[in-house]
Amino acid sequence: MTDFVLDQSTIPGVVLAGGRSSRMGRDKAGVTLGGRSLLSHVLTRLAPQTVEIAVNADTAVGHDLPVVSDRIRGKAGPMAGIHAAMVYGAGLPATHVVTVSVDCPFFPSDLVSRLANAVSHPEQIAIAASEGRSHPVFGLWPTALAGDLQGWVRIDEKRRVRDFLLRHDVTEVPFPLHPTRASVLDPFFNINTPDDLIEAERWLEALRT
Ligand SMILES: Nc1nc2c(ncn2[C@@H]2O[C@H](COP(=O)(O)OP(=O)(O)OP(=O)(O)O)[C@@H](O)[C@H]2O)c(=O)[nH]1
Ligand SMILES: [Mg+2]
Repeated sequence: MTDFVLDQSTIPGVVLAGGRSSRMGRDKAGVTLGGRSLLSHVLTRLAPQTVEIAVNADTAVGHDLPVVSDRIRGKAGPMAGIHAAMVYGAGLPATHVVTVSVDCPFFPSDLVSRLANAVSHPEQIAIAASEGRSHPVFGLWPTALAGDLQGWVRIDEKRRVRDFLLRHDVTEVPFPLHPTRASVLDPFFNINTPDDLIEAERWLEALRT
């Protein structure tokens, strides 16, 4: 048993949209699914779950949202975006920040509450998982880890999210598959390529009742 309770109503969110979108060939945030941008889909899911939202990107994204750019230079990968999210959260100030990926429009509507309920002490990281696979860009991060992350990026050339997690206490939170009219959808289905976008259109249709 633990006495630590994280108040979900204090948690800000950051949409990670700072990658190169090289497999898609154009910025994934602006790619259209069901007539709306992927960023718009993700914001609709995240807004009811968080107290404030920022977008991690290189340039303005519209939607009247603050943009937090990477402080770690050179497109260092998702950990650079997670670092920017931690710094943003720390500045609000908030003790924790949640991150989601812009290319994942069907993520769970109880993501933040389930991650927040899973942490048992203030320094613990919570990461989403489905079908036995973890999805470390969907995480709840103590903002106090920003300094450790910045130092790690300097010494770890590969900068894999999984390697950063090995340095810390992490709890994985499994999420169920989502039944649809067609078949069961992994809520962390993510869109990397034009073919994935076609598949996402089919899932969107299957989710409509
Ligand atoms: N800030 C930041 N975010 C990144 C970086 N690389 C990837 N991401 C984000 O991490 C998440 C997962 O990355 P990917 O699915 O590989 O997306 P991507 O790197 O834009 O796409 P590819 O170029 O096709 O690999 C996405 O939300 C990306 O926006 C980076 O260098 N900086
Ligand atoms: Mg990538």
